[in-house]
Amino acid sequence: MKKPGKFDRNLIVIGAGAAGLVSAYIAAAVKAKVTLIEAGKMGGDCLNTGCVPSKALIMSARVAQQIRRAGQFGLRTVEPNVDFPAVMRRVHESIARIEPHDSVERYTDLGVEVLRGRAQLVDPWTVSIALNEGGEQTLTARAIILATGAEPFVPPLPGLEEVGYVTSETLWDSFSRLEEVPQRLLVLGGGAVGCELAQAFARLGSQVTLVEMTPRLLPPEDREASEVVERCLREEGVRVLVGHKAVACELDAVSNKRCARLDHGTGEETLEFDQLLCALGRRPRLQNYGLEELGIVDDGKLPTDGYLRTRYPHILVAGDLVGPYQFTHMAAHQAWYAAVNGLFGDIKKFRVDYSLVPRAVFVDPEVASVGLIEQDAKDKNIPVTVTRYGLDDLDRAIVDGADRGFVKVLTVPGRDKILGVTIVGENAAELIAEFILAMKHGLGLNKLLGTIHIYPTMAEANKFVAGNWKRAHAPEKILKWLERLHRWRRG
Ligand SMILES: Cc1cc2nc3c(=O)[nH]c(=O)nc-3n(C[C@H](O)[C@H](O)[C@H](O)COP(=O)(O)OP(=O)(O)OC[C@H]3O[C@@H](n4cnc5c(N)ncnc54)[C@H](O)[C@@H]3O)c2cc1C
Ligand SMILES: NC(=O)c1ccc[n+]([C@@H]2O[C@H](COP(=O)([O-])OP(=O)(O)OC[C@H]3O[C@@H](n4cnc5c(N)ncnc54)[C@H](O)[C@@H]3O)[C@@H](O)[C@H]2O)c1
Repeated sequence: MKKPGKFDRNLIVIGAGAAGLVSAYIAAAVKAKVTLIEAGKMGGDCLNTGCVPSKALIMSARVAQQIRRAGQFGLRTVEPNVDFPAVMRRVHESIARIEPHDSVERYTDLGVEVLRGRAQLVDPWTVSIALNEGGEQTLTARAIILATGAEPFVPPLPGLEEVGYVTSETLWDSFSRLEEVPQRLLVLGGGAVGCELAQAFARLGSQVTLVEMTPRLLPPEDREASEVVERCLREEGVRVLVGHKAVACELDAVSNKRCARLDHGTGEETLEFDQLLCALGRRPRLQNYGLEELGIVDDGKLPTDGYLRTRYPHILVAGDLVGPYQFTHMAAHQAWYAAVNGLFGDIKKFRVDYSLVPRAVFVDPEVASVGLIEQDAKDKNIPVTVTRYGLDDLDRAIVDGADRGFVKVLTVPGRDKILGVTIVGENAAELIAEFILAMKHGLGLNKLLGTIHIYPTMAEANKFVAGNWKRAHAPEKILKWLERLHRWRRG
């Protein structure tokens, strides 16, 4: 394994999802000779099986729900007439419209060489590509970025293969073949995928049961946010079973009935379903392309340093493959570090900044957060002041019938320094942008309060939570003194 004296490329990027596309783009922008290799579809999970199809489906479901809610706005209520094949066609049309953003043509124009095929690391500097159109190509590179993503985790549940299931990867094609929305849908996993899709399918007419083994939905989120989501899902007819763990599945060969067995601590419940969605997390793609053979993956682990370098400093990683956050915007964030450290790390390298990672779960109402969560502050004994503003008080939320949710801000006690924000509400993922910017640039709640917000908007909630904080931190001594001054001036 001698390091070559000369290389074919400055950089080879394996995987053309969010992480790989952005890495290759950055390398081309600084005039490196870069090859991007993709075995499957350009755009990876986000475009083809993740963010894009799920948000398109959520939009159809939202419209169905608006129709159902018409009575609340003085219109005659009707039950939406869901044309499920048309809904799924719209999902695929949305993907098709966005596809050009991630296409071979676009990246070729940007100066990236794109090869369609399966990459395999032969030695630390050499990649062989089994080309999709046939044949093989071998290239050496001075740096390599692994951006091969993750895939749905399917647990070894007895009977699961026999009953059949879909995952976020197979659902979009599999359900496109259905004439009607699945009648009884069982969703395993109450994380982001499970909650978003459970609500969407319930709104489109499925009888949905959502099963989560921990005591609450969306375990990493604010506890009160989980409660709001659970309440809203129940109100919309989703059967939510928290504290229930799927332990086995059964197929009755005679009646063709499919069941899941759920353990709830004190016993088991058996549940019948027509379709089963496995949404139990995503695990990194580590196997069958040379990582184990080179010792990059050791005992199923992929050790990296703060610069996204593997045990070979010129082989770097980005995106879902490495985590710890599996978001498209995180993949893009890491891609910058991987590309810059890969190309210039011997001159100057940059440690990845994980200090401010925003996220959102696109249930309705949305849950968006950035920085510290109240529960984490308690668990880690971090002292915080919690300030809250309920959307049931906000003029725009009331007129729009969007008054469910809250804005919660955690600050350093006695100081105007924001540590974390959770927003639950319509368009929370948009509303939180103001706080992300404020936190990034060290602006406190006083600055937010001193900023004019348009009336009547949902964004006023950000100002009003700052107002609540200000009132709670009013300078009592000065106010007492002013009261005396005014009394004296009245004579
Ligand atoms: C249902 C769902 C909804 C989601 N919604 C959101 C959301 O709203 N917002 C958000 O931020 N995130 C969301 N995500 C997460 C987001 O999709 C991922 O975090 C993101 O796509 C990860 O990008 P990546 O580049 O790391 O990996 P991927 O997109 O998985 O790309 C990896 C690519 O590598 C290719 N590959 C693998 N091995 C090889 C090989 N040996 N040779 C060549 N190519 C190879 C694969 O074919 C794949 O295209 C969602 C995920 C799911 C499942
Ligand atoms: N809006 C977004 O940004 C978005 C949307 C979807 C997915 N994603 C990303 O995709 C990744 C995967 O999402 P996910 O929801 O599949 O995974 P997840 O890890 O977030 O949730 C899986 C859930 O399944 C539960 N679980 C595990 N085994 C179980 C069992 N046997 N029975 C019942 N429950 C069980 C876990 O407790 C967990 O809450 C996440 O990390 C997320 O970052 C992001």
